[in-house]
Amino acid sequence: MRVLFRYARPHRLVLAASLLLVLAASVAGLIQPLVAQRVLEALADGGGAAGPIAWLAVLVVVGAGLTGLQSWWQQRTAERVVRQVRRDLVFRLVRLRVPELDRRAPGDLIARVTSDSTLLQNAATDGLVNVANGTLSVTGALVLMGAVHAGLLAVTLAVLLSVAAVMMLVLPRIRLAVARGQESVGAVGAALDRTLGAARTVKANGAERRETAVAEDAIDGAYRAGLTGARYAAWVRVLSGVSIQAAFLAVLGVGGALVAAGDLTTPALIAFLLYVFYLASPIGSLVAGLSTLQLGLGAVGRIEEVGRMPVEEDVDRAPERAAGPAPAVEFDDVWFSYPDRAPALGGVSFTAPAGGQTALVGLSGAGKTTTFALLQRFYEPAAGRIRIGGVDIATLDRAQVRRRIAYVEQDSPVMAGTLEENLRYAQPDASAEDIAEALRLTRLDELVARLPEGLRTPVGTRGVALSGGERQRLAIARALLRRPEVLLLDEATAQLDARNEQALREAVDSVSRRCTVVLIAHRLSTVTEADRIVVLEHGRVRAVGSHRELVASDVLYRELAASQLLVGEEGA
Ligand SMILES: Nc1ncnc2c1ncn2[C@@H]1O[C@H](COP(=O)(O)OP(=O)(O)OP(=O)(O)O)[C@@H](O)[C@H]1O
Repeated sequence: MRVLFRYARPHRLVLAASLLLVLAASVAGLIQPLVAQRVLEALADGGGAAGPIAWLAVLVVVGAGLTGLQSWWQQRTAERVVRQVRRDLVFRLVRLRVPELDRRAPGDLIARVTSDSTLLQNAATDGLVNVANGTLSVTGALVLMGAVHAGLLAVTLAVLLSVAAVMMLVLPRIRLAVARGQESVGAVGAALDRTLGAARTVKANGAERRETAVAEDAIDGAYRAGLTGARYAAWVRVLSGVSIQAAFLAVLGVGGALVAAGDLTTPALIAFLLYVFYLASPIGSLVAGLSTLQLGLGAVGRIEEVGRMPVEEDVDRAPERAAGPAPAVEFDDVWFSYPDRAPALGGVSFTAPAGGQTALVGLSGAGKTTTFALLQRFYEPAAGRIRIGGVDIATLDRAQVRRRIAYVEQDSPVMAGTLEENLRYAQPDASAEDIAEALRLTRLDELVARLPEGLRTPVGTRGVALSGGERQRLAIARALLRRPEVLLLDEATAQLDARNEQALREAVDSVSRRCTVVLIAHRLSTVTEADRIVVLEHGRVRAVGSHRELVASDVLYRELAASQLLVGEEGA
């Protein structure tokens, strides 16, 4: 409820005005029985009823007009609430910490923005207004009924309260069912994201049926939870209908007896019975409001959970200053483990001198990519220090660290959009000359010249309209446009043919005159010329040196080089 109020608070004036309108409409409704009583009394006295009937008409029209205005205000507020909820969610989701993103299914996170927020929207507006309106209108009607006849009021209250007690048992079950349903909707999103994200793998493995079954399980879960919720909602409706009918019969019985005994006039009984029927609407609104609140409360948990997920917050501390010339990158006894895993890095120390190329090599799983991830503060080391240009990156905020680095990932992701949009992603204000130079350096200029739409050519979802090599070169061109201090290339040349690899090596050579290049390569042919090669094994630095030195001194490196036919078995 606290969360609902938080989202409703900025709109409290409009919601209060909306409530006033509802109440005004209700008052118009409340007065109707009194006027009707006048009409009946006037007719019984044989007098003219034109005046009261005209009043009745005015009340009906005014009531309807106010209801329309109120509905518009309330819907508009509901839209604003959901917009705010979605904005808050998106703001946090794009800033989630990498370890959090590692363990969450994107589809489930998306469902919270698209689906859960809708339930909250109605609860924070319709739900609150309906409950407030229902409560006030019911109270108003009960007061007026008390004025007509206190004894009949007691009869009505006895009936209503016993039904309400049963209803209070049913309502929370709606919330539980909705929460379960929303979790299943999230699971549908997660399943679809997994399937569509690897659509070609699914088709190539003929796994459509299995993938469909996973999504269907989640869909069935949502269906079952939906049915449970609907069953309880139906019970609530039945109870609310029964409460009015039961109150009517009780009042008719007791009231009839009172009339027969001469303790009550017939017009008073009719007025009271009209109030009982009038109660149907505010009780309906109260019950609908309570149900909507339960729906919203079922979703609130999932929305609040996003609020508790850790996001990347920037520290506002003065960065440490470098004392004199320093290496471009320095790892100083760095330890790091992924959750529930053995250490991926166990005391890694190495430096990459400013300018020039440093290569990280080692068997698969040695910790090379992890080193890059720590350097960009995707994860925080458990111990040790990492410095860029002599400055401890823990004292810089993440944006500052990342501004100094350009990163070409192992699978060089390309985003949906045009070639130009992908290039400008790194540097939105890059000049046409800069773009042309980056294309030339990565030999993409030939491709662009061949394409009828040139740089405006769409690359398709995740760059499917490009070849693997083209995707990599595009990612490298993008990295070059950032004009970074340090360029990180992860397996950047793995998918290039010999001619393009040579071109790229030349590009990297010319880049390394502008900035420090740190690269990971399995193909040692790409790093034989590197100024410094760091050999990693099981999360530790095993050896450091030039290609020549390492071939002479390190068995693992020699084996790697031999397996790639760079040297003979005996290191010749
Ligand atoms: N997000 C993650 N969560 C848990 N464990 C991880 C994660 N990423 C990597 N690892 C594990 O950490 C270890 C180091 O992985 P890393 O990706 O750094 O190796 P690598 O040297 O880059 O390997 P490759 O050359 O195959 O890319 C591996 O054992 C890997 O299974």
